Amino acid sequence: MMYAVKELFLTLQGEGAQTGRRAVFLRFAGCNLWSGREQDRATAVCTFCDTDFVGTDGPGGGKFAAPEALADAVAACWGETAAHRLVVCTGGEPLLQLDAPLVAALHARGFEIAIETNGTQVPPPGIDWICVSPKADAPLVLTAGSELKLVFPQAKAMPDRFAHMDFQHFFLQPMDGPAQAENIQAAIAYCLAHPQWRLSLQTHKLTGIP
Ligand SMILES: C[S@@+](CC[C@H](N)C(=O)[O-])C[C@H]1O[C@@H](n2cnc3c(N)ncnc32)[C@H](O)[C@@H]1O
Ligand SMILES: Nc1nc2[nH]cc(C(=O)O)c2c(=O)[nH]1
Ligand code: SF4
Ligand SMILES: [Mg+2]
Repeated sequence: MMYAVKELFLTLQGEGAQTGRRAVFLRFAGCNLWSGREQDRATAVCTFCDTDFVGTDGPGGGKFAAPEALADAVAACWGETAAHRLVVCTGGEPLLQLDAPLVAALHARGFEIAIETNGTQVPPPGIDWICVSPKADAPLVLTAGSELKLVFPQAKAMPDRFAHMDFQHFFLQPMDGPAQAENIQAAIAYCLAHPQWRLSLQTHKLTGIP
């Protein structure tokens, strides 16, 4: 397996239940719900993406020919500390590339492995933290995990469709974009009326870290 990585960086997890935790972000290139080209955005399944995941030209990005080489790059990005190692695999859609050999290579270097996924692909076994973020009417195959983090509001994916699923945490994350201020207010109102759901703000954007 050749891995195409957009970027690799050290930061704090900005979203969800692990907010504030030191993590290496491994951003894979490519997604199954949008090409990443602006001219295709309006006709994509997922139309509100806030991320550039095209190509392998970001900081720490590149093509990695073997799982050991990519896991070594993740470990180098983390640094020497042995404890509390966390890698967040994201993208793009990480489950188009994350496979069992890479899971094993990351575990061998002491990492807890988290993913941010749109929930349309079956994961390899052994991932430690699964965050599913459903998109519009894209068919969901991952209906259990650690947290469900729904970008809100989405006309074709309102919270009641997911509330019965098998997740430890349920978050609404206001959609960033031109209507962000209204979306934050709408998410607050929803959480006040539906206590199963908590608010997830994108704290890295508030603080200006990556
Ligand atoms: C860029 S996605 C990559 C991972 C995966 N493809 C997914 O969609 O979950 C990372 C996270 O950012 C969220 N996200 C993307 N665009 C957003 C936006 N405009 N506002 C708020 N959250 C957004 C996604 O829902 C997901 O939870
Ligand atoms: N700090 C920080 N936290 C994040 N949590 C999820 C992110 C993502 O793009 O998947 C992200 C990101 O891009 N930066
Ligand atoms: S599924 Fe994730 S990576 Fe793909 S376009 Fe949507 S938010 Fe972006
Ligand atoms: Mg992001």
